[in-house]
Amino acid sequence: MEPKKAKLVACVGIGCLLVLLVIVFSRVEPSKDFLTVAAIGLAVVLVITLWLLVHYIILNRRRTSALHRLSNEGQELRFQYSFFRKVAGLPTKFSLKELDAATDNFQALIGRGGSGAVFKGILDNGTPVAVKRIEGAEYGEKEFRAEISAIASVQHVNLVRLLGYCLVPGGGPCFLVYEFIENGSLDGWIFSSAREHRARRGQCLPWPLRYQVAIDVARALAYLHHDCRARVLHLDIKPENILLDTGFRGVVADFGLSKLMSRDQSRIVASVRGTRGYLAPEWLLGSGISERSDIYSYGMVLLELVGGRRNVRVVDPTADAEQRKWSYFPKIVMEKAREGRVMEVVDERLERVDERQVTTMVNVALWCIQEQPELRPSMARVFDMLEGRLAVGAPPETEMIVVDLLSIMDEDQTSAAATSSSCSTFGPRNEASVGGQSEGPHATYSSYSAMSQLSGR
Ligand SMILES: Nc1ncnc2c1ncn2[C@@H]1O[C@H](COP(=O)(O)OP(=O)(O)OP(=O)(O)O)[C@@H](O)[C@H]1O
Repeated sequence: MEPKKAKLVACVGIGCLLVLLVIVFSRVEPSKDFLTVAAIGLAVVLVITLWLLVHYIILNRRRTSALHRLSNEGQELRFQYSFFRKVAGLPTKFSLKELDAATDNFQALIGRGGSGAVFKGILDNGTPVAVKRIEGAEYGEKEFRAEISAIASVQHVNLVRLLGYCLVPGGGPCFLVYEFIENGSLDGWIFSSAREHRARRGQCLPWPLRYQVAIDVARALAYLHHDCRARVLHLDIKPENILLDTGFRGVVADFGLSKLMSRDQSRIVASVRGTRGYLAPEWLLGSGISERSDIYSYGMVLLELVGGRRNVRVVDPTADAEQRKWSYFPKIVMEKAREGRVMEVVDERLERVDERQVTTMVNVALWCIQEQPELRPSMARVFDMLEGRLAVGAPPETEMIVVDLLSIMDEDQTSAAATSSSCSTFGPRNEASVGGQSEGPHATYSSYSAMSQLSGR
């Protein structure tokens, strides 16, 4: 019997007992028979009531101890769960209040990207963090989930750690909480046009650190491509997404556009994503992408590390849009490398540059930016080449259809040329690359010739 029912029956029993007693004592002279019946009745009611009371007490005690045990087990489970989350490095769910407190009401802006603003903060336990507030409508829940699931499943010293996230119910903003990487992004250390670069009075990253960063990023990408259960494609490798820690080691960040690819797939079809200037030709040709598309973007970054300049730059910023000429650094590098004058493309601000390393880095970059994805070396090979364990042969001539020049054309032209796929993050992110100084005329192309080269394929 349930404790509630037992309690009810016990109350009814006690009530009957009281009624019987009232009847007995209200009689002036009760007969002997009446007294006998009343005594038996009283005894029966008393026994039943006592039995029910005892039953109730026992049941209640059992229920209390069961509840206690369950709550203990729950606590234990919760403890184990949070312990395993910590051990596995899974991100924590933060409340908006906690993030408000950590960032002092989103005061210290570190930077701004296509998807939102990044603020510095300090968690309760003293950990410095970078909190990314996602604002862009095109960075939807899908990208948010992609970033969390891709980065939560990978752990590497050269990949930024996602410490937590926050989703505000009712369609409010969402936040990603990363470990804070002290020295900001690579662009601020190599491009003189970057705001951060000017802020640190033109200090630029010395050659040995540039070479080290190239190795760090190669190691991180090799891990993503080869050592994870499902292959992780980053799909937005560029200097803005390479952060430098206190020791100026490279840390790859921003997994908002990443995709998982199973080991038995050789390529996948996806809508155009990534950043102008770093997009592999296969994106625009619609032939499917793979980890080789990351390798192309990586090659582009290597060239920018060597030259300390953007790969695509306007030669005559004052000319009309239609007359404007562009300088395409990869083409310049390829020609100089062929002539054996590779040192001429090195960032002029650099001192004590190791020529052997420059040659290696340039050759690796030229292999990585081959138009045919199959010709590009795997990231594991790239890593070995940079570390000197594998010889780098002379890269083959590549036609270098200047797909990147499409990036400097206006949005409408671009989307018309680049298949009908949606270009969610194909926004004007690289405008900083436009408006630099002149290069030699041999490396200039008009945007129209680039267009015709591409469409001629
Ligand atoms: N974990 C971090 N630690 C320190 N600084 C960071 C961190 N994450 C981002 N930043 C800074 O904030 C800037 C903006 O980052 P964010 O990832 O939003 O933009 P992005 O990569 O430039 O653009 P997009 O998101 O469009 O690719 C970075 O360039 C970097 O300087």
